[in-house]
Amino acid sequence: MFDKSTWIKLPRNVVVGHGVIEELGQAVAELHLHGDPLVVTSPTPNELAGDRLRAQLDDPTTVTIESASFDSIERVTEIARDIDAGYLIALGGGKPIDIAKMAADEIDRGFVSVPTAASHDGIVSGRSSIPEGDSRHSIAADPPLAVVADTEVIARAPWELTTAGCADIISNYTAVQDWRLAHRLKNVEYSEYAAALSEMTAEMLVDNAASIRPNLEESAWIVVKALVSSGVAMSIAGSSRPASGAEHLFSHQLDRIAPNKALHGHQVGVGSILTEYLHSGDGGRWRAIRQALDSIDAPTTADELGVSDDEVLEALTTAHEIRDRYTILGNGVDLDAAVETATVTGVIDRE
Ligand SMILES: NC(=O)C1=CN([C@@H]2O[C@H](COP(=O)(O)OP(=O)(O)OC[C@H]3O[C@@H](n4cnc5c(N)ncnc54)[C@H](OP(=O)(O)O)[C@@H]3O)[C@@H](O)[C@H]2O)C=CC1
Ligand SMILES: O=C(CO)COP(=O)(O)O
Ligand SMILES: [Zn+2]
Repeated sequence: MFDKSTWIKLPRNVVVGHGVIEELGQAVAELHLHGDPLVVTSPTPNELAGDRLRAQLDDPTTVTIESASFDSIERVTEIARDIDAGYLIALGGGKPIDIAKMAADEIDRGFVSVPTAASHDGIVSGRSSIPEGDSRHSIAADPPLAVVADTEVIARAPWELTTAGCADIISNYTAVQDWRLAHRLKNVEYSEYAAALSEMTAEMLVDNAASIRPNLEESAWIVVKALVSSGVAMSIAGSSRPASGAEHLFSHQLDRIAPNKALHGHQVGVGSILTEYLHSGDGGRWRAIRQALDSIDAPTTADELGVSDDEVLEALTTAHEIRDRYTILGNGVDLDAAVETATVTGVIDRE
C-alpha cells in the first residue's frame, strides 16, 4: 500500500523589487488576515524603513527588540497577546525575523517577513536560530505567509550582510552532499526535488557572482531570489537539510567556541571549503567554492573570519557532537586530518 504523505508550507506572496515596501499593504490584504498587526523590528531597520512600512497599515503597534533571545520572544509574545494581534510583521535582519517567527508560532498566528538585509536564508524560511548561553537552538516554525523584500532598502545594508547571504547559499553545495550521504548510509528521508532546487540555487548564484557588487541593487535582487529559493527547498524537504550540513555544524560550533566573531553566512562558507575537501579530497570542488566566496568578498580563511587556527581546528574536530545530523564528519574528524584539511585548503596557515 502507498502510505506516504507530505505537507509543504510555503509563503503565499513573495514580492521582491525596487520600492516594494509600498506594496506591503496590498500583499497583506491579499492574505485575508483578521485583526491588527504587531510590527516587530530592531533599531536600525525601524529607523530606515519603519515609517514607510507603518504608513501601509492602520497605525500598528511596534515593538523594537535589541537582541535575539528567548526573553525577546517572550516579550513580543506577551505584547501580541495583550493587543490580540491578528498577525505579526517582522521588519529587519535575521534577529527580528526569528523573534517574530517564534512569537507568531507561539500564539498560533501568521507573520509577514520584510527583510532589510539579505544576510541568510532564515529571512524566508521556517526555521529560527536562537542563541542561549553558549549554545544555539535551531527551531522549526511556520515560514512567513508573505515576504516583501525591497531591494532598494536591502542594497543599502552593510555589504558584509549581503556577502554573508551569498555564502549561506554557496554552502548549499556541501549541505546537499551531506544529505545524500545520510540518505545512503542512514536512510535519512530525502527529496530529490528539494536537493536539485538547492543545488541549482547555489549554481545560479555562483554563475552570477561577477554581478554581485556593493551598492548595486541588482545584487540585492540576485541574492534575495536565491534566499527565497533556498527557503522553498527547505519547505519542500520539511527540514533544513537542503541548506544545512556539516558546514553549518562547523559554524554552530564556532558560535560556541568563538562567539560573535563572524557572521553566520561567512562561517558556513569557510565550513563549506573544509567539508568539500573532506567529501572529495584535492580533486573536488573546494577550489571552486573558495574562488566563488573570494569573488564576492566573503572570507575564505580563519584570519578573515577573525578566529584563530586553533579555534577552527577545535570547531572542525567537535562539530559532529552538537546535533543528531549525520554528515561527512561521521563520528568525528581526527586532529591530524583536520590540520591537513584546513592547511591544504588554506583556511589555516601552519607553515
Ligand atoms: N533562522 C535561521 O535559519 C537563521 C537565523 N540566524 C539568526 O539571525 C541573526 C543574524 O542575522 P542578521 O541579519 O545578521 O542579524 P540582525 O538582524 O542583527 O542584523 C545585522 C545588523 O544589521 C543591521 N541592519 C539590518 N538591516 C540593515 C540595513 N538595511 N541597513 C543597515 N543596517 C541594517 C542590524 O541593526 P540593529 O542592530 O539595529 O538590529 C544589525 O546591527 C542571529 O540572531 C542568528 O541567530 C542566523 C542564521 C540562520
Ligand atoms: O542556516 C540554516 C540554513 O542556511 C538553518 O540551518 P540550521 O537548521 O542548521 O539552523
Ligand atoms: Zn545558514
